[in-house]
Amino acid sequence: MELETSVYRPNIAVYDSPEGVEVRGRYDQVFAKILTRDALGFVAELQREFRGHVRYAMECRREARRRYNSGGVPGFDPSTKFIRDGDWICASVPPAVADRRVEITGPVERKMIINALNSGAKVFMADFEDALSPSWENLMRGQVNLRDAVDGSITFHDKSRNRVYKLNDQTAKLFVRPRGWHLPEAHILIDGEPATGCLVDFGLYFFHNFAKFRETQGSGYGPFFYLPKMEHSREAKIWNSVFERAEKMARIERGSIRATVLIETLPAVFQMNEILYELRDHSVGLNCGRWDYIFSYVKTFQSHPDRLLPDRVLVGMGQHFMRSYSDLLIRTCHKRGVHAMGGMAAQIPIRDDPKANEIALDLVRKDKLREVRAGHDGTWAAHPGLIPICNEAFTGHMGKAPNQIKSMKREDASAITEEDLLQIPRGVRTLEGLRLNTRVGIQYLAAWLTGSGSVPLYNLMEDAATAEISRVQNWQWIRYGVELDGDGLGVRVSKELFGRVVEEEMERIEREVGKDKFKRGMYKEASKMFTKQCTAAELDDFLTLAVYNHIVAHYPINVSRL
Ligand SMILES: CC(=O)SCCNC(=O)CCNC(=O)[C@H](O)C(C)(C)COP(=O)(O)OP(=O)(O)OC[C@H]1O[C@@H](n2cnc3c(N)ncnc32)[C@H](O)[C@@H]1OP(=O)(O)O
Ligand SMILES: O=CC(=O)O
Ligand SMILES: [Mg+2]
Repeated sequence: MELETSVYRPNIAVYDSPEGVEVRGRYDQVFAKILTRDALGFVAELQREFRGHVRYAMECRREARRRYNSGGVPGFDPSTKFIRDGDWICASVPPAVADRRVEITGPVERKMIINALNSGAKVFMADFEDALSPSWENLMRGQVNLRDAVDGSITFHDKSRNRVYKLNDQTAKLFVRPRGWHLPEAHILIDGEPATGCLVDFGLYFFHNFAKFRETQGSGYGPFFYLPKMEHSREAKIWNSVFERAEKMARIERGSIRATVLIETLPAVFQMNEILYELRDHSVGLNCGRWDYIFSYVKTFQSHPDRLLPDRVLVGMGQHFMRSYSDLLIRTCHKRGVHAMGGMAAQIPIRDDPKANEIALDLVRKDKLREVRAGHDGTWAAHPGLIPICNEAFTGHMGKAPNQIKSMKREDASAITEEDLLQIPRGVRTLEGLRLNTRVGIQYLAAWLTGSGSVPLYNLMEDAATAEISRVQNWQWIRYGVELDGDGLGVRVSKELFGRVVEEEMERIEREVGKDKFKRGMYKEASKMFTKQCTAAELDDFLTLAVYNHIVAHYPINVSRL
């Protein structure tokens, strides 16, 4: 089935919403098949049951931040030692997803979904999060696309190339990543307040797809999810309760829904056992969300000038704190009987430069070999062109075994300490580092404001997580007047220096993208927003939350600013 959305005509129709639910997003008869009265009713039930818990969890995050900003550091919680020391294991891995050696990720865009499902990867993680700009159009089309993907009818006609896309007989298993707990959905009001974004993503997807998914993809299990950006096991506990509520509504067995949690915040690395414990009936492992993890390191230590990061390009998995995190994650998952998934190498294929392409692919190969040798059960690929390399590394090492859960216990990693996990990364800071952060941050934001949540920039994949690193690192360097010690000139970062860098990088961006695209795009707006965030007195928690109001479009009242 081709996706057709109708042209907007104000006041012709409204969504059939239950009591207390108001849909402010554009009406579309295709979207209306997703936003049915019953589906909205389910989302409203979730919102009403869990909003208090979510509010409390977000307040706890703020409280923790106040602690870190007053000199505290995250660590293992003595009150949950019994969980870390206990002998429990998670429910067994569903056979349908025992082998996850290569997982491709991408936004919930129609052609990408078909390409990803056909890519030869074992799993496709369809992303409402880092890789998606959460405009109403993107979110609702994403829901329509996923419904068509699950029922097998999805097609796409690329008219410019006269190419029709449809699903192969064999496809990857689908995991869906809803947004993080912190993001609202301003187009759906429940009892007068914006809904919680992830409950909308989860609720609508689950409501429309659970039955078909279990029949065709999950062999009786599912649907499957990835859960992002959690900071504490109390947030995992909410997800567990949401899953139980959904299973009850669907009248399916408890433990049917399965999720992999991304460990991508610094506080969460000290909570890995606790997170698995809360989700033990619904878990299929943890994943190293390395980009958000780096972002979180800077954010957590925003008021610790003794813990500054070097240039972004120097913060790789070879740094002691990153390696310790990956090793402890493998140890924790395998002790509890679930997958320890690796992360994303940022390199993507470079079509017009074979030599540069070979270097990029070699970096990916090394990263994947490191992961499989360490004991990871699978990894992420950002692009179909990387799947053969990921496969080669994992199959070369694991052979036919579906995973390494039993064979790579990594008991040695039990010795990893708080100091290992917090060790300050080594490396220098340079003006080029500041420039690159600025150039990438502005271009990413310009793309996000115009609807693209993941983009290729300078031959790397950039998404919300990588852009966050650029933003918070600039903020911290400006805030502490950091010396750019890699340049040998003794230059210190200041607002004035940053202002000049922004001007020069904007000129460079204009040269690179061309005058026309520069004029049509939102580069100037993005530059203003990025500059404001990098120079703010207080660090905003999330880039995408701070600028969210710019992509909110309320109908029929036109474009709204929250
Ligand atoms: C930190 C994290 O959270 S990582 C997870 C979130 N991030 C992501 O998921 C990023 C996913 N990757 C992407 O979005 C893309 O690969 C980008 C934006 C980086 C590059 O995209 P493009 O510039 O379109 O790549 P390119 O032109 O080389 O694409 C070639 C083909 O591969 C397809 N393709 C590229 N990436 C993907 C993908 N991730 N999934 C499916 N298909 C893909 C394109 O659709 C295109 O298909 P076509 O030949 O049928 O037209
Ligand atoms: O979501 C993944 C990450 O690296 O961030
Ligand atoms: Mg992430």
